[in-house]
Amino acid sequence: MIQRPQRIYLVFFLLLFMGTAALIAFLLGTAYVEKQHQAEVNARNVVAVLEARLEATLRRTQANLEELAQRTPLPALSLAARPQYAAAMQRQLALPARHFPEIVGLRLIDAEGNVLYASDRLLPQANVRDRSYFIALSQHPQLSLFFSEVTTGRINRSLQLYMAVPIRTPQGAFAGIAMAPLDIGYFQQLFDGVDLGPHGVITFRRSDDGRLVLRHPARPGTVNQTLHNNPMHQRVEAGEQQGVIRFYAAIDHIERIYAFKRVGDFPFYVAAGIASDDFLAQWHATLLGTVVVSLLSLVLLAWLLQRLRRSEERRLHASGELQASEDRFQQLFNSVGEGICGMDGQGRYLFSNPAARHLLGHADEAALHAQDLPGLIHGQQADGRPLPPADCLIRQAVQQGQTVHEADDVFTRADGSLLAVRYDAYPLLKDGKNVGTVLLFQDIGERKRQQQQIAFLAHHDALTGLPNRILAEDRFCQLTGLAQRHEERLAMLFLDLDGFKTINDSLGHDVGDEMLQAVAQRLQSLLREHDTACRLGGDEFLLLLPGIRGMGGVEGLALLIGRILHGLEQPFVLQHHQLSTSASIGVALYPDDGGDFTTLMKKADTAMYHAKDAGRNTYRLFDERMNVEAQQVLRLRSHFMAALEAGQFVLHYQPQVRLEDGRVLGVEALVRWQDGAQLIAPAEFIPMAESSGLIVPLGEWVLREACRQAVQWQQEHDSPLCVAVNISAVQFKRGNLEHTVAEALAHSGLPPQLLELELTETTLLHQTEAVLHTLSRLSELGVRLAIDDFGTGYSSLAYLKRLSVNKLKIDQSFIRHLAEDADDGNIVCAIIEMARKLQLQTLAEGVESQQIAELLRQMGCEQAQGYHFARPLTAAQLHAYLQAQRAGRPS
Ligand SMILES: Nc1nc2c(ncn2[C@@H]2O[C@H](COP(=O)(O)O[C@H]3[C@@H](O)[C@H](n4cnc5c(=O)[nH]c(N)nc54)O[C@@H]3COP(=O)(O)O)[C@@H](O)[C@H]2O)c(=O)[nH]1
Repeated sequence: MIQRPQRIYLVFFLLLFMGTAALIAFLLGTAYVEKQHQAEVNARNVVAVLEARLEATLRRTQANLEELAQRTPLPALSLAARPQYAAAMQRQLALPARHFPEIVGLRLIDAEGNVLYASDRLLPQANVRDRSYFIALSQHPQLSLFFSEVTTGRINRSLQLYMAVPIRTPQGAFAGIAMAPLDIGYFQQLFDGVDLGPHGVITFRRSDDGRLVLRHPARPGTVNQTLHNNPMHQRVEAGEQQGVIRFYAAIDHIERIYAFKRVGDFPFYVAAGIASDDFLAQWHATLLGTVVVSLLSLVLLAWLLQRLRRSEERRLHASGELQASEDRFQQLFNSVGEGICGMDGQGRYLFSNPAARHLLGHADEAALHAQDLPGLIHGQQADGRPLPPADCLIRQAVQQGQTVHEADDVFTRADGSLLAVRYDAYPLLKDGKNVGTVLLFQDIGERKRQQQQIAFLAHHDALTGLPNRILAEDRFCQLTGLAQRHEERLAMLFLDLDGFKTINDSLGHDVGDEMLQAVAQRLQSLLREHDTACRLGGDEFLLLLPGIRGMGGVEGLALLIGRILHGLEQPFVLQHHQLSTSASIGVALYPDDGGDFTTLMKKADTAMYHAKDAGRNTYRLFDERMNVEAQQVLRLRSHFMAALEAGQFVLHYQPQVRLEDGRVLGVEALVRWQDGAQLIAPAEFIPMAESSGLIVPLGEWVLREACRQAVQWQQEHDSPLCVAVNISAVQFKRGNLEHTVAEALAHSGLPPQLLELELTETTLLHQTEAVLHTLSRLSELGVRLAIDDFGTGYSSLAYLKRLSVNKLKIDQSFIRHLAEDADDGNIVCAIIEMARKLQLQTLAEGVESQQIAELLRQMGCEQAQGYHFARPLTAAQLHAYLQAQRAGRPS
């Protein structure tokens, strides 16, 4: 599709082209007509001159011949009289023949055709009876003049045209002829003097039959040729005396303009033809030149127009781009979130974008015009005091043409409120000259608030708002600096809530969070003004108490700690729950126990564990022995890891017996650490393994090994033996228990119903939905579940119903004194009864005597485990034990 500017150029170009072509055509046409007219005039002029000359020549010759005919005495016209008249007639003939060069000679011929007298040399006995003029004139008495065809003269062999007049007697009888041969060469010379161009032609013809007398230039074989269908001759034949005609000559196929004219009343006409190519040669050259120049001009014009069009297109494109750029700029200017204001060299308002007016609260832009902008928006400081004009960086930028980069300050809004901004000021340039200032600013109020928030969160605990460990360390440095200067002591208290996990797990995290917030508030209320309470995470707090010496040393500190412990003991009311808690506190002193934050915190932490061990809700001051113990624990931990990797753990198996018949139904797998010759009991490393998380890989190994061993027994003894494995609460929390169990079963090939997992009540109490889910998935696997140490925790009956538990293992603390303690008996009876109703199996742990075994059997307990039947045995020992039992003998 042609674009509009291109179309305009095309139309313009075509109009110009047509106009130029029309003008050239007109000029060339005019020139053509002019040339043709000129040629006609030339031809006419030539013909007129030639006709005049020819007519004069013929007329003169005719007059001479007629005079000769009249003067010639008739008697002289006989052969007989010739001698008599020869001399006189010779003189008479000689005179005119001498004066007229066109005449070859004059001759007198008698009625028999004998040439009697001649002005020139005469052939002897010449007779012209056969000549056309003699025949015509002798036979046609009415003829008074006759011209012959062009003939070659018999004497001088030149071309001649015989002109003859008759001599008649007074009675009209034919007596002879006076004749003059006209020299064609004479006429030829006449024609030769005329220049009609390279292809010009002059013809001299008879008007009756068109026979050619003379042609210039001569063309051999054409003389005496008649004409047929020649348009010029047709016009002569039609009686035209003279005229002009243009046609192609049949003889040479050249187009000419011919002017023709009859020669007086003689039977001749003369024609001058100028070839079109000759008279138009210049016109053709002009035409060619004009066409070439025109074409070149047109090409040049087209090129120029093309360039013009391109340049116009470029201009339009550039102008479009400029407009688009302008629009983009305007759009950007209007939509940018940053405020932009312009002012002149005196700081007077010039322009602003919508964001600037919005941020500054000026709805009406017209009201801003010519106002002093620095004074209007930058007249106040952040605290509300006036900003002296000398301190206004914007005014300085305006006055001194300076640039301001990223200055943070406040601007005054239209309603007088302050707006926190970051602004830049740049000189406003026009043609390289500074004509004012552009101010760019953005609202940084929100950013500032966020930065403050981030800064706060970086140093505070998000939940309680208390300083965090980073700020605690910072405060510690400040306080120890002060303590150094005043030779004071500083106490660092590591406080851990007692039983917080139970509250969190049983009542939910919302209540737990509220509890922590309440504890934080209470701690702050219990502390002195210059004390610092921080939250380290979870239920751990760190308290920094300076000025210990001033408060009476450790005794004073003990009083303060006592107040804190007492204060925390007071119930909290949270979400309709009245909750009680307590705290265990470890204390480390600066500079007594260390000079740096980390050392003191570790020591306070260690001391806190001792407070926990001491029964909780109390505090312990750090002493070096604690450190030694802590070191031992650390060493044990790394030792344990190495042992796990080295495969130093073994399983012992304690039989579980059916009380009814003493038959071994299963075994409990109990892990031991074979540390060289020393066999370490689980009570010494399981707590550490649980606290360090190492119980997870250890538990996996126990499961795999127990399953493997159970399969081996199955193969050795043909009867199924259930293996019970203890599962720690940590394994529930951190390990992928279902996966581990499924893998152990799959790897060993043990049927799931021969694996029993022993879970403590505490595990079930602390875990909630997650535990239920895991248990139901384990139950789906087909493994059995037993609750270990039953009776020591707080299992609710609802729990037992919901869980797919198969067995309750009654804790050995109830069994040990069963025979003597009635309470224990009642408890055990109640457990057995409850289990029966819930269709759960019962197993009594720690059965050490036959008496107790019998009592339990009577109470309805189904199974028992204890030293009475067997201590935990190695695999080999158990193998022997089982064989012995099968054989009916005690091992
Ligand atoms: N998570 C895991 N815990 C395990 C694993 N192996 C053991 N344990 C736990 O360690 C606790 C101590 O076990 P252990 O020292 O082996 O003591 C067991 C028995 O030897 C002991 N017992 C058995 N009968 C009697 C008895 O008649 N008198 C008496 N004084 N003690 C006896 O009781 C322990 C078995 O108790 P329980 O597990 O509750 O059935 C132990 O509590 C295990 O939980 C392990 O692989 N993973």
